[in-house]
Amino acid sequence: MTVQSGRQMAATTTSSRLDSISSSNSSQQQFGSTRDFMEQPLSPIDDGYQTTPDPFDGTANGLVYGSKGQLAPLLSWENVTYSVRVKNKEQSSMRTLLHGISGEVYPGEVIGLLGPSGAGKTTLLNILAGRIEGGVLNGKVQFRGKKRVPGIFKRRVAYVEQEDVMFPMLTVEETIMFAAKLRLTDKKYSQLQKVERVASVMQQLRLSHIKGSKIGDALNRGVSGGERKRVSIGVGLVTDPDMIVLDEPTSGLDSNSAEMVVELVRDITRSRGISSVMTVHQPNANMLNCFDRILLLSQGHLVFFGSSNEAIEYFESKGFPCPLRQNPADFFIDIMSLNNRSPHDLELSRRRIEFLSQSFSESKHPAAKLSLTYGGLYEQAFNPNMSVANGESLRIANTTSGWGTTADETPPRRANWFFELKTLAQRDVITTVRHFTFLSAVCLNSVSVLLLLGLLFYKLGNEIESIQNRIGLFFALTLNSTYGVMSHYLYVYYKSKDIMLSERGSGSYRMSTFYLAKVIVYLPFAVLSSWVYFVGIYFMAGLQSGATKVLTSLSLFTVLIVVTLGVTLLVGSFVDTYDLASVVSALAITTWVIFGGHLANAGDLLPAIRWMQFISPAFYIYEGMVRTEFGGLKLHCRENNGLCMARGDDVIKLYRLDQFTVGQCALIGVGMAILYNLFAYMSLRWKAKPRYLWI
Ligand SMILES: Nc1ncnc2c1ncn2[C@@H]1O[C@H](COP(=O)(O)OP(=O)(O)OP(=O)(O)O)[C@@H](O)[C@H]1O
Repeated sequence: MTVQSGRQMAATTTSSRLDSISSSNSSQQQFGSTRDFMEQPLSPIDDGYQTTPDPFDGTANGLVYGSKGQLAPLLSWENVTYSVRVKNKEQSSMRTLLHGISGEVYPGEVIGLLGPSGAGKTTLLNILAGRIEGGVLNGKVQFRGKKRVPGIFKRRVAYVEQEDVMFPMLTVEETIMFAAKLRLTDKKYSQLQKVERVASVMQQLRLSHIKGSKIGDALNRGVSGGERKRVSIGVGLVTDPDMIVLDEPTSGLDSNSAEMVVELVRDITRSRGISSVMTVHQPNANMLNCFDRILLLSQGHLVFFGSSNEAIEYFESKGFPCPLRQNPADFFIDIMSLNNRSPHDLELSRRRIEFLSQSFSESKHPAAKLSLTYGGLYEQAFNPNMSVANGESLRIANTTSGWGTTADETPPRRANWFFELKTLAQRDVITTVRHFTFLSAVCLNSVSVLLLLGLLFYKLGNEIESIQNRIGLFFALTLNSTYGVMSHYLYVYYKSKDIMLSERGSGSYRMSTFYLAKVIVYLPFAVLSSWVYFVGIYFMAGLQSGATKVLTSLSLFTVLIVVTLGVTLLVGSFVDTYDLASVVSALAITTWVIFGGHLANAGDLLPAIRWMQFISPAFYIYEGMVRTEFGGLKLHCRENNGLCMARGDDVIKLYRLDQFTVGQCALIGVGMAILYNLFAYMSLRWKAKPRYLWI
């Protein structure tokens, strides 16, 4: 495999650029303004343009393309067109974001997608990575000379998103290790191999010295932005991908960190014989030199695809020489950008872009003439019995790097279900116990509810007035516990759901293990923290102290916590945003409480709305707890008090809380817990299912 090194490329690019610039004595004026462009006879139908020598007439592209032509591209795309429906005030219409883009990337090659803002870089990147949703996608994308198989492809490609979505409370090493555990199968990799692989990735990405540092977030300081980006790359790299796709990996980084990230990607790409494609907003000259080839996009059109050195020659041949001392990347962006300063400037720049895209599609450049005949080439390159022309097969390149399994087309199997569940649960335990804000909120809630209700309902006694206090206490307990569980667990669930949605795209784990791990980890926290105040309040209030009474009330209360967690996860799974989910959960609590049997007498509700009582878990648990407490309770009637109920059972009847037995209440509660959790899991599966378009 012959791939120009960055250094070689840098030398060639710089010297050629300077040569071309020095041969152009008025370069600045030649392209500097759109007005100048307009004054030049440069329309696509202009004779002068048509006689301009094309640097890609078969002689200028010998070095890079000649040698690469003997290899097969890992990924190739032909005539990719993508449109979306846009709605304006009057009507909706289709808008084409990409117009027939073709290209390819070879093993060991780094491709930079460049273009002004809105050019379609991210759109193209997502299409190539198999991460585009919605719209209409046409064209052809081939992986190793064949149509992509989503199940295989998504595990062969590491996608590094622009936003680093990771657990802030995990360390660098833990973050990469969990990715390795979840995505490298036990059958293929031993625990030791995984540990070695994580260490190797950290070393390659220069993260070993900070392996114990937490990732951090806006609230908790952690690793720097550049380090965080390298961890994101490490998460993708540890799974041994054939290709790494990065969306704006340098955004938000200072120039040193940005350069380091791009250089590391280039080094890893070469040493492992993988392919890399990345979008970069405005690379400096050093970063530009890390790209073997650049794909220039403007307004969804391909303007150039080749090395940056060739790009300079090419644009010069079209009458756009790169000015002296200008960063070539800035120059490329300049000539590809729309100029909105005035309608006239806009029109000129639009014509310039049209001209450039048309020129490139008509040029003899290989990318402009790309046809997908790579299937045969691929077979040749990967057939160990057949050497490629330069005598170096890709299989050898990958084997010597110690990582590659490029020729292996069987999809990497998923981890064992139980191992996956255990790993996810471990990760949830660590992230939950290290979540200081969450734990503080849970503890504070338990202590404050204990003190507030414990003191408010302290020593209720058995006087007639205690009836109202007892009823009020159970109402307050139901309200506080449901509110506490919903508010606390909805928040942490959304945090990890965001990460799951990002990991889901690469098929990291099953939804069943993700959901079950949440229940396994959240439930003990929710139940134990609620028991603390329930038991405390129970004895502070002096409720019936027999073991059966205490255990029955505690069991009913526990069922309420389990149901509430189920409803929380249902809302969290179904509703897309946390903000909206907070409103929905508040509404759910209000409805529960209204129909819980305390505010309105259970028997007096209008038949049209009485059914709502029966879908409210609070109604059954409240009824069960009231029945347990008042069942067999002896109350002291005062003399001269005509309104006296000496038996707790009469109170149950008065409040019409005698529709179900305690056992039935508990059973219905358990049934609801199962049902709500089932709904939550199903809606998570439905909502989180990736709906990517494949061509
Ligand atoms: N789903 C969509 N519906 C409508 N318009 C879209 C959609 N996705 C992207 N666009 C539009 O398509 C154009 C290209 O978007 P894209 O994000 O690919 O550009 P970009 O080159 O990556 O820009 P930037 O560098 O600013 O991130 C933009 O004008 C964007 O507003």
